[in-house]
Amino acid sequence: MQHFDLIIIGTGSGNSILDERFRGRKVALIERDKFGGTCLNVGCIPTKMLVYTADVAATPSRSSRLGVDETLDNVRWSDIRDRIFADRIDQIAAGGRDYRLNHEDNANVTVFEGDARFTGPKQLTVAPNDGGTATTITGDEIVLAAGGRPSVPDIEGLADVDFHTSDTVMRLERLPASMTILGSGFIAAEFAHVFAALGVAVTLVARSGALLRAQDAEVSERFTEIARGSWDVRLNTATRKVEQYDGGIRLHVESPDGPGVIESEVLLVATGRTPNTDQLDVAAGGLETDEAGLLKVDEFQRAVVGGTRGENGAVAGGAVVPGVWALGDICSPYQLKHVANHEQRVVQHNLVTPDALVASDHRFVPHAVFSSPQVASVGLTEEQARARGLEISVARQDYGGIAYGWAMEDTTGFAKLLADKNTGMLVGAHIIGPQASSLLQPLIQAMSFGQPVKNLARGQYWIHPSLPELIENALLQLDA
Ligand SMILES: Cc1cc2nc3c(=O)[nH]c(=O)nc-3n(C[C@H](O)[C@H](O)[C@H](O)COP(=O)(O)OP(=O)(O)OC[C@H]3O[C@@H](n4cnc5c(N)ncnc54)[C@H](O)[C@@H]3O)c2cc1C
Ligand SMILES: NC(=O)c1ccc[n+]([C@@H]2O[C@H](COP(=O)([O-])OP(=O)(O)OC[C@H]3O[C@@H](n4cnc5c(N)ncnc54)[C@H](O)[C@@H]3O)[C@@H](O)[C@H]2O)c1
Repeated sequence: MQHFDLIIIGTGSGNSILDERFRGRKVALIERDKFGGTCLNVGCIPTKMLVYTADVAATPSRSSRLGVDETLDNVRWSDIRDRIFADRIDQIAAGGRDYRLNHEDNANVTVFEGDARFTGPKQLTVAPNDGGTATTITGDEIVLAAGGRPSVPDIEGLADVDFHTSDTVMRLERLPASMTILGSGFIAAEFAHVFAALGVAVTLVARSGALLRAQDAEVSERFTEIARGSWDVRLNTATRKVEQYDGGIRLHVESPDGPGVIESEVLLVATGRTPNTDQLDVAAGGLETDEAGLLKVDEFQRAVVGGTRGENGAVAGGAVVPGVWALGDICSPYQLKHVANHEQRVVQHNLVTPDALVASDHRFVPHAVFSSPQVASVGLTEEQARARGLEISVARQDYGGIAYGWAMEDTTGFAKLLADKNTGMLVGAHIIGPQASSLLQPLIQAMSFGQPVKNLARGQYWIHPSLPELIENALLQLDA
């Protein structure tokens, strides 16, 4: 049995822990798939490369309102796919692997390419990808950075058909004529835009009456309205049975209109993600998960047993499991790359500086949905702020009310800001429309650094006539 000072499971954000400060330690790095994890290989980066391409492909459909008539002549799917994967992503993943396996910087690092699972406290068995003999290893410290995977709902017949998830749909051999997307969250919204813009007839099947339901209600409502004008959106629709037929996949659904059938060439299942704690058998390692399967960690990213999850995402009141740490999707309810990276830096610091632990900062975690339109958000929704009994001022500024919005002829986008009247501080910001993710950043900054609304609005210049005037005008409406 080999013993290590440090074992890291997963090469997503976990791979960034190892720098020169770890050169004196004997390290095991375990990965069962491609180096770089979800974000690089099947997540943020390839999807956003596709979204940008889709934005360009969608331009002709929007240009005539400006008096410019354009046409989309052709979409070369295999060129798009290969530009993203063969020319970029796969090379970065291979480079990352080669660096850890062969570079002198990593002489202290043993890479295990295989599937790890706990066989005891601080003890793991790794079944190698090449089918060879499993190795058992132990470590003084273990970092779980093993992420999650697409969850597949228990629907009759689904397991027997050739459905896709976000792991596979970006590498399709050819563009299908039609695609059904099951789900109405982040992944469904982004891929509906991507494939519809590239010419695929997209049907989106949502269980509830709105898309992006976790957003502020006004944003979700506006997004749903716009989506219904762009894609075939089936709301309040339950999927009862799935089957393969000659032309593709058939869904038997039930909606307020009664039972029905949806047929398409390709089915994409986008119904959330499951943390990989079960596959790692964390219980055998003496570790505990919550009801969602997330590993329990405290604010310092230390594994704990017992305790309860607080509003900041960390578990309070648990007993620390010494030497076991976790970061990212395996323990984080946020499931976002910038959160995984933040937690990675916290774990890295705490491994190097055990006498001066730092806590993760989950106060103002933003997110963006890169669909059409974009949605970006930080802090509380109006519903959450009111439920907390906060005395809030609410501002709503349309893109159509600022000069750059006139230039864009935007008629649907808006920014909605919420401020606490008692503190003068922003408590939430929600934007739906072009460049929402970029427009949100100064508001994240203001909230993170405690800058009051009044100071933010009038303590600086706002470039005229730029898109950020959307934010300036919204701030000026706030009574806080
Ligand atoms: C389609 C899609 C789009 C996304 N877009 C965005 C976005 O735009 N912005 C954003 O912030 N977030 C986005 N995310 C979320 C983001 O990708 C994740 O939050 C982030 O990648 C999590 O990083 P991680 O290091 O925790 O886990 P991962 O990156 O998943 O890394 C875990 C690694 O552990 C390995 N592993 C797992 N189990 C084992 C085992 N038993 N043995 C050995 N190895 C194992 C896996 O192979 C994997 O390489 C997206 C996700 C998806 C699916
Ligand atoms: N831009 C980004 O930051 C980005 C992009 C993609 C994914 N992600 C991350 O990945 C995570 C997973 O994305 P996602 O879209 O799969 O999850 P999600 O939680 O955003 O949405 C899941 C959707 O599936 C639906 N659903 C669940 N079970 C169902 C069932 N049995 N039948 C029909 N519908 C069902 C839910 O109602 C919901 O609409 C997100 O939570 C997000 O954190 C982030």
